[in-house]
Amino acid sequence: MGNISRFMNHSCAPNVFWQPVQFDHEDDRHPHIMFFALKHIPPMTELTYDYGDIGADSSGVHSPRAKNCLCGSLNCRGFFI
Ligand SMILES: C[S@@+](CC[C@H](N)C(=O)[O-])C[C@H]1O[C@@H](n2cnc3c(N)ncnc32)[C@H](O)[C@@H]1O
Repeated sequence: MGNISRFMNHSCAPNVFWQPVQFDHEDDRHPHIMFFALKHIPPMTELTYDYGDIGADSSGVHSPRAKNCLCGSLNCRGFFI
């Protein structure tokens, strides 16, 4: 089950981003999710994308769905959804 994105980890400094794209049919209710490079990606580099923000409420409490981020980037937010 799933598609190739199930193998892609989150990073707070990702090298790809996703975008809905209408492709090969006219039904805009069902776009394809396509991944695009944010920069040059050398061979054998892990592809990562930003899963989304931490989902904190106004008092800064994180969503119970938030997970600790281990991406290791300099600007790591510490959490992802
Ligand atoms: C879609 S899977 C990604 C592939 C998964 N790591 C694997 O080996 O199959 C998403 C899960 O990977 C883990 N994960 C992905 N990115 C992570 C990150 N930056 N820090 C910690 N765990 C991460 C989390 O457990 C998350 O729920």
